[in-house]
Amino acid sequence: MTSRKCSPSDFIFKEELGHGSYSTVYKALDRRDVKNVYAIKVCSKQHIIKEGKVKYVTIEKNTLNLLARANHPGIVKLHYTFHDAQNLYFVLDYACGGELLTLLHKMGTFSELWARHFSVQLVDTLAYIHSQGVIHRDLKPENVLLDQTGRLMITDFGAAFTVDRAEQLGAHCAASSSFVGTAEYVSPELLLHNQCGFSSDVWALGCMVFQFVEGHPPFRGENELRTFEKIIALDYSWNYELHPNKIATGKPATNPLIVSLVKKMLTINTQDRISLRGIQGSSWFDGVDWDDKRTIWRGIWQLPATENAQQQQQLMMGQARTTNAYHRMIPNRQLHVIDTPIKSITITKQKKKKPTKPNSTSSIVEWRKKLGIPTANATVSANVNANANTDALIDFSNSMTKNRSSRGNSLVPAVTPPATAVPAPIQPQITPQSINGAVQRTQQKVPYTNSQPMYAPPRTPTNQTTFVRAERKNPPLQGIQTQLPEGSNNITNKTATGISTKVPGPFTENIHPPAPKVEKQTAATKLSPKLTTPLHITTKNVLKQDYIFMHTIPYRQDGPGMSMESYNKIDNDLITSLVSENKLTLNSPACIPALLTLRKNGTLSYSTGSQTHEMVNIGDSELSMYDFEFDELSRKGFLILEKYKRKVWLISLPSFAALSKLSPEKHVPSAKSKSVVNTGENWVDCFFRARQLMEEEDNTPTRAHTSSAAEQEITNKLNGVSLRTVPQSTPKTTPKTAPKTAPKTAPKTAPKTAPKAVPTTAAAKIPVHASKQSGNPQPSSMSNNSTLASPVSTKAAVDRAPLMSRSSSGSNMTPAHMAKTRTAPQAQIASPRKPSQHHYNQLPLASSPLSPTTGTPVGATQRRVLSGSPLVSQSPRSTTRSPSVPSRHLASNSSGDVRSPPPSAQLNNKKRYSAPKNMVISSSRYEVIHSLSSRTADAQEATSGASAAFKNLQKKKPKKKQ
Ligand SMILES: Nc1ncnc2c1ncn2[C@@H]1O[C@H](COP(=O)(O)OP(=O)(O)OP(=O)(O)O)[C@@H](O)[C@H]1O
Repeated sequence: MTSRKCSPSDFIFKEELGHGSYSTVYKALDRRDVKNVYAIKVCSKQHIIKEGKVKYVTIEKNTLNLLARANHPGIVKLHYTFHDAQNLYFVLDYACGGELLTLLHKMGTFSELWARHFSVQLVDTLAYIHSQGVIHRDLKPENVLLDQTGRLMITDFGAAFTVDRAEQLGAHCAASSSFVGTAEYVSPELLLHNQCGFSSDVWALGCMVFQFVEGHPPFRGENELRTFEKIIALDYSWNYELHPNKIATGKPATNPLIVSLVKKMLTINTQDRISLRGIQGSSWFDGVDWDDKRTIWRGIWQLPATENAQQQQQLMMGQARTTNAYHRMIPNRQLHVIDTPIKSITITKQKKKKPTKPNSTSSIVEWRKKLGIPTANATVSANVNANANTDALIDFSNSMTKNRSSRGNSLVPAVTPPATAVPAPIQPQITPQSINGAVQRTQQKVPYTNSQPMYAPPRTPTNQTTFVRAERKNPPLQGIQTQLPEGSNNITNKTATGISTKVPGPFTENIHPPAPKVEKQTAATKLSPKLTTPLHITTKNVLKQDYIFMHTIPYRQDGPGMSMESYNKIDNDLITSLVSENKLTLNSPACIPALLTLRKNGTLSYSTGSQTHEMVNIGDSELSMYDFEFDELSRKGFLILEKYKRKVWLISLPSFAALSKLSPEKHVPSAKSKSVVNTGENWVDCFFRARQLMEEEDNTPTRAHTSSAAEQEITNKLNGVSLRTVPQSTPKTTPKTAPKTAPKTAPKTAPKTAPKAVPTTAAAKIPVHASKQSGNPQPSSMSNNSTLASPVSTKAAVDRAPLMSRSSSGSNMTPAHMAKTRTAPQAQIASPRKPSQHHYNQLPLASSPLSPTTGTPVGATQRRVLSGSPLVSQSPRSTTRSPSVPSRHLASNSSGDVRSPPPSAQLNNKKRYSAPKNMVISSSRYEVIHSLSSRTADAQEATSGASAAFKNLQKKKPKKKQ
């Protein structure tokens, strides 16, 4: 390893590849040799300190450094790290093939050949990672990237844990009290015993193998609690498992060898779970020479054509189906629950599947009791925080490290597949204008090349419907300032939060956002002159006002769409169905923008012409919000508001082109515009701010002082920032120091974006009573005869939707405090095979130099550069806490209805809107971790939300049944 000083000016930054919770990733070329293409992860120092991400950045850097040594092809390699005044930089292998999840969603399922090939690569990589004492802890298809040949690379080591040699013998480390990982892949030992070890990665691997074959992870509930429940109960099933009826339907059976292997991986008891070595020896991998790295590490696009033919056929079939079924293009995991009342979390007991399992129980109450989830004062394990000391900042001062080595001696020539081999992922832009276009994009041909057989014959093509997942949402980070170096013709992209993202001059040719396409026939062309701001809408006390498309779906008792029988809560399937069933209406050119207005007292209304429709009060206890790929920057997706069993509002955004026609300035309405108010802040933030304003009725000077003190603390930290190295494997770190950085710096009550300009007292005086202020005018509309009635659409096309399945959901709710740390049981040691560095060094370069002009390879994620837009999207990943109606008032009764809060609850605004302390809803594990770790020891127990509901249930439960 050599060292040299690097700086951002050594690279030509190209387009943005995406955002993480604390970083922005750019494609970049090495100035000295532009054939060397990298992905540079840029982390704003200010942001990572402020948001308490230091430990994750530290872990990631240390782990990547450790793992980079052997040049294992299955790991995204860290080439350099350096920093400047604003940012930390990780120079990584560029994975131009995008995320494995994207490819999987495009395919629907992988053929057995591909599933096996990817599994082999994963096992080989995991064996190496474990041999280095590293547990990944967040394995999932999103964290697996693909290079240009279709070879996988594991990334995202921010949650990794490094076990020192002594601990390796024990094979298990105790996890912290924080939730680590992603709900669907989290291991039962973490849920039950708050422990995770090498075998936890095996569990996640089992989930992934299942997902490769079935198209979805094995455990998925309507929310994360249900997911956990299923995990504990081992409640999963194969769609295509060998079954007489399945055969009768012509569906192919899943290879029993896969079923058997996955079963061994998905074993509750870690002692019984198969080890990596056991996996390598399993029958499914018969014929695999684990020492033949060259064969193992062929990319899928390098596999023989004869064997790829089946996958090709599957892909094409999937595309044909996709063309005919728009709803299949909607991803099955993108509904992000922003805020949902407890009533939406169905608490039901599940039938025990395998009651004999010692740790499994189908009762969520029972297992939550075992977990001791309401415990607020969970301690942080020293072990887990061994390399996660928040007090220790990363040493980037001497870290112009160069991990680069000669991975480029390719024995297998890298085959860059034709750029047209697989169409770029479709990005369903659920705006009326986009639907046709998105469908058209699926009609592309899929040529394959190559020869020679490999592995066992693939199974016959399935008839399984293919999902095509939209591009992963990569919203601009809220509060992040990744300001690349000055001195070059930086383009400043103003964001809504006032944050600017500066990119250096060389970006210029690429960084310009694509000019907003002017639709030939946009909704705006249908604008009526009445659509100028209605005069009766004054901007006084208006928190935000902007043009939107509004679609409403009233609830009807007699169905068939959102009927009593079919609908309990919004979930991904329901939304997907509603969108797909009503696509004609959503696509109707008759849709015209309405002006949505949010007042500081929380009332929400929209106006069309002179008509104003009162919707709901944002503090309404029966209001839930969902983010379905809603992105204000790219104008995609829906923000969904749901008044429980009353009405659903789907809010989408007119294109910039359409908006420009609305305002005389011919620009996107700005805050200065007379016609709209505060377009600079996104809707979700404003909703929370409105709620916050109501919450902070009794905001005292003491609290204000606390807040400013916290801000001062951040400033002080930044001023005196000291970057020093965290020893890689320091086994014992003072546990309690870890979470302290974040919580102290983040005022609990203040929303991130809450502008100081809004006096909290102004709105605080406004009483919030759901019954009085919700302004829900729809009881009558509930009996309307249409499933979808769009008040802003002249064409209320109504599709009588069949009842939707709600078997899966992408909702992301995480119960907070997991179990207290217990003694780690002995567990299986992952096969500590000595890494075969020789082999890996001989392998073709994973991210071998690419021509900057090379087209997007097969499977590459298509990303769009949208910087420069005057708006920034909300941060749907931002942690949101569950709302706040005391659960006792919202527990479902036996009929499934929700009782209204009693008057006392309605009057108690503070109690009602205070976020429960042990409930976090988030789509980002970092947010979850941060939120959990930021809780202070004196955090109160939840008085509302799901956690409190469970607690109540526990209390009520007779002892003998517990
Ligand atoms: N080496 C890489 N090559 C290509 N794209 C990358 C690379 N690393 C990250 N990306 C893309 O950039 C985006 C952000 O990645 P990053 O690792 O910062 O965050 P994340 O892991 O997705 O999110 P989080 O940090 O919140 O878990 C992702 O969509 C990822 O696909």
